[in-house]
Amino acid sequence: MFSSVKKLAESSISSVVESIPSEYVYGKNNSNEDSIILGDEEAQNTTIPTIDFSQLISSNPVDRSKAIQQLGYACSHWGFFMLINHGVSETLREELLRASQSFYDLPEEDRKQYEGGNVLDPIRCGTSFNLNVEKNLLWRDYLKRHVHPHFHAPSKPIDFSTIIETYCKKSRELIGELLKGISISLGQEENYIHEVINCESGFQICIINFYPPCPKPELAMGLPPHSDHGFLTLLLQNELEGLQVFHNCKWIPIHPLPNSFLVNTGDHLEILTNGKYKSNVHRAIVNNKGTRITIATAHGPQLDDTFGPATEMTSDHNPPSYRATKYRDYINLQQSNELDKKTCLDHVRI
Ligand SMILES: O=C(O)CCC(=O)C(=O)O
Ligand SMILES: [Fe+2]
Repeated sequence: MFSSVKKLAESSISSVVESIPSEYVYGKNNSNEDSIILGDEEAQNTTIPTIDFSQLISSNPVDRSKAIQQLGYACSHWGFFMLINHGVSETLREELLRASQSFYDLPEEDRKQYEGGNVLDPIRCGTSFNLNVEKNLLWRDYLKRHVHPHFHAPSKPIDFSTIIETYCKKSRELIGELLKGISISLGQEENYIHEVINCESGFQICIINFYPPCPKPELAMGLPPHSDHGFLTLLLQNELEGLQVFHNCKWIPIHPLPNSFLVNTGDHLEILTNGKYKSNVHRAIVNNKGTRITIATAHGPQLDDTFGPATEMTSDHNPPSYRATKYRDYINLQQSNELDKKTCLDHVRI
């Protein structure tokens, strides 16, 4: 078996035979409702919620309140939005994508030390999602690193660590502001979520997904339908598309605006709000044009916090719908099983 799908994609198996090994054929779990994909025209007519970050932090109360209203709508109806005018420079974004590519171009022995191990190791790379439990393999390699409150990065390539650290800090700032807007949209004061979750020392993980070109993209899957474990995930991608979000029983292909971020709600926002803002189900499909790289930063509570619905989000008429769980245990559960829609959240549902 290949230790990375990059290696497989570069080998003669895929380029000459123009097929993929049977273990990469993704067929199961495709129920009828999953297979409805909006065509290009229909998808273009679907308005993806877009949040203008500059308005969200505007000193003009009318602009800010409009942006907060849009944010609340995006969280309650989609669990997904595009973020524009966020202030992260194009240069940083390009450096990050270039450095990510360089990591995957390193000789195998430089990456080997981070392979295998436990699901909560601070630096971990590999292929697919979890080789110990998967029956089908995904067309995806990954590098996962814990970046906050403790920062971990591979020593190579040079500069990688500095670029990622700069980016992850920016990403925390953006998420911090989004959580303020979300707090207000929930009818609370702006620092409400920050205080409930102890935002400054929350856990942040950075995942670099690498999807090489696939000779039979319609047969393979990059990442199957899933929700993310944290509060919010910020996603940046190179020029190749592949993200689809599940909305109103249909898969919507996302065509991000240039230099935008994609943001989705995670299971812990659903838990915190007692189901008011549900986590979004999404997946990543692959293509035969080129390598797609995405960088996801997921933001959650502290690893050792035990977390359930916030008191203000529940009442006698709206009792807690989720059991309080230690975040570390929740991630462990999700990462130790096959990635499958919202099955992890189902474990804590009351
Ligand atoms: O690569 C993508 O488009 C999605 C990535 C993702 O969903 C994840 O890393 O959790
Ligand atoms: Fe995800």
